[in-house]
Amino acid sequence: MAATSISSATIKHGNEATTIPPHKKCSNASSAHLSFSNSSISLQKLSISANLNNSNSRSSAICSVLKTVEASELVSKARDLDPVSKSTKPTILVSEKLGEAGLDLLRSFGNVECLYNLSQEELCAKIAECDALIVRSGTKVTRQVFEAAKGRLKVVGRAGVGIDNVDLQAATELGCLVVNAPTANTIAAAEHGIALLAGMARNVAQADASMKAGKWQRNKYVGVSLVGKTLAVMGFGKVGSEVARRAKGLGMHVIAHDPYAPADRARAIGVDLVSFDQAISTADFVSLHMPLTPTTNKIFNDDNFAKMKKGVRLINVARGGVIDEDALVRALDNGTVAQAALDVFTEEPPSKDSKLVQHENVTVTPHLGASTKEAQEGVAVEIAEAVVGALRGELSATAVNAPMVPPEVLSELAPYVALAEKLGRLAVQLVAGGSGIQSVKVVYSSSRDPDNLDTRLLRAMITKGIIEPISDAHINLVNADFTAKQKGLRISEERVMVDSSPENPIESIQVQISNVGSKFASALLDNGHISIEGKVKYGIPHLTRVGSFSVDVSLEGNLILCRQVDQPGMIGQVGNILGETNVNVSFMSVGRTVKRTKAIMAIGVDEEPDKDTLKKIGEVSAIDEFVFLDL
Ligand SMILES: NC(=O)C1=CN([C@@H]2O[C@H](COP(=O)(O)OP(=O)(O)OC[C@H]3O[C@@H](n4cnc5c(N)ncnc54)[C@H](O)[C@@H]3O)[C@@H](O)[C@H]2O)C=CC1
Ligand SMILES: O=C(O)C(=O)COP(=O)(O)O
Repeated sequence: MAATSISSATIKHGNEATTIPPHKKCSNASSAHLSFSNSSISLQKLSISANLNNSNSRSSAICSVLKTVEASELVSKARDLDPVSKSTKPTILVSEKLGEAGLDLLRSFGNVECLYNLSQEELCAKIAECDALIVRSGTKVTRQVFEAAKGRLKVVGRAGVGIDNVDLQAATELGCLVVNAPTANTIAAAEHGIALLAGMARNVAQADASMKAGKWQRNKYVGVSLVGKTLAVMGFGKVGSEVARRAKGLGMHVIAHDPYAPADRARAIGVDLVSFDQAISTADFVSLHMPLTPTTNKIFNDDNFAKMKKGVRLINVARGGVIDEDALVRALDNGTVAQAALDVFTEEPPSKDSKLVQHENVTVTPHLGASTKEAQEGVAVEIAEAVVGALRGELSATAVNAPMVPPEVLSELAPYVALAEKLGRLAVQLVAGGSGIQSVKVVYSSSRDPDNLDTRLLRAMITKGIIEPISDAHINLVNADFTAKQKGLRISEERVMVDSSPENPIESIQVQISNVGSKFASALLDNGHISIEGKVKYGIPHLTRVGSFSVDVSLEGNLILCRQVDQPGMIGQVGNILGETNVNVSFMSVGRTVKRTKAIMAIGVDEEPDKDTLKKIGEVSAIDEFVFLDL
């Protein structure tokens, strides 16, 4: 039999726990049982958690608390982004020009390959060798690209704001994080908008071209003034509000339309928020700053041009797709729109014979909004930091398709993330074969106000724990909800207020699987649901309840659950069987409902027992049922 020793044991009376000092060590599992059953405290009144074979369990537990609160470790677990180990550098493909400062940062972390102007086929061929891809607006990251990555691509970084060139749905489904750099080019885009506004009003581009053609046409290029004119800013976000601020400085009257913008932000700049129709029908100048979405696609169309003031002037530094370009040509031809200044186009670059680009009342620039030296350096650093963070397993503050969890919440939830995943894994293994899981209920007991408890991370980890053992899906924080939905799994959450230390965000987590059979009938509650519950103790996840039986076992290694007659000698018998094949017992806990009736024994084992060993456990006459669980 393998020699095992108890280094510490926790004896629980109700809610109180006493640690047995090391001098009460036992030499093996059976003597562990004897030493407890012979002690003055009756074993039958106790739930025992004995940490076998670990001489420093308490201090290692505390170290582990400190270790687990490191946010990066948490998130790499939570998102399972497989952070690349220090010895293997990740490959980062940069498919469009990026500022040097960002490239330097990327090079200090991974192997950076700059390959520009790749065709879709070339990108698809290359992507399976890459851990990260960094793009600007010129690379279409389609579903085909995500599929071609074959699971290796962990993050797509968009060095800029607009992510309409990235198939977010495909990224989410395939568990690839998308991050952007939302702030560094705001001023550049706003300044370009103002440049186009002023340049268009005074025909700067046309006059320049005419002079270069040897002409001197002072009468032809008489412009219009800006002061006192009404500017409608369509999309009052970062760029829109900076444009508004600048236009106010030019003496313009500024109104804005944005269904989601807070009125107080507009008021603070002296801008009135108005309806779409009011904005376009009263403005002399209309400047577009909304994202391209299914709602905004071609929103400036024949109908809406018809509502505009005759002779309106249009500026677009947002996205070409928000304008129906054929309709704009018609509006320019019939004089509804006097002039347009466009930085962005539905197709980039537009065809050489584009009627819009060639129109004499249109001023164009080749998507230069973000192209200042300052913005490009800023964007490059912003995206490099986000991508490196993601590859390290950290959650990005600029994640586009995953919940953004603030760092302080991350570090607080760190120990509960591992608990959540293990409870999910454990619960699903208790389901009888052939039972389809449809409904899972998670109950968080906490003293916190529900609004003060962000459980998205935990829900994702429970989902991961439930789905991964029974499918080939690879779940992370990005795709957890999507995959659950796709598999018809409904996960509901409930909060129960308890009186506990407000320092602990969560007292316990209970996972219930409804309407399924169980391989281990004792895990079923009276209502027929499989139910297990866990807590974090000393930073380590513990299983504390199976069905209606209390247990107390650390969720490390593997677990054997047995239901047996509540009588002396059971721990020793099972311990001996395991010891015969050198299976090391790490923890044991016995729990029961009524004295001398039935009890549950939870045994943590470092190794997986072979079939014969499991069979022998099953043959112990006092054992009614047992199950081996892989954690
Ligand atoms: N030309 C260029 O080089 C650049 C273009 N952009 C584009 O400018 C646009 C704005 O960028 P940011 O201000 O940084 O983004 P943002 O997200 O800060 O602002 C966008 C605003 O549009 C609003 N919006 C959404 N749907 C709307 C609708 N149907 N009608 C009116 N408003 C709506 C949102 O509520 C938000 O306030 C984006 O399309 C971005 O891609 C940004 C930077 C450079
Ligand atoms: O940030 C944006 O949305 C932009 O449109 C800038 O595009 P770019 O990075 O210059 O291709």
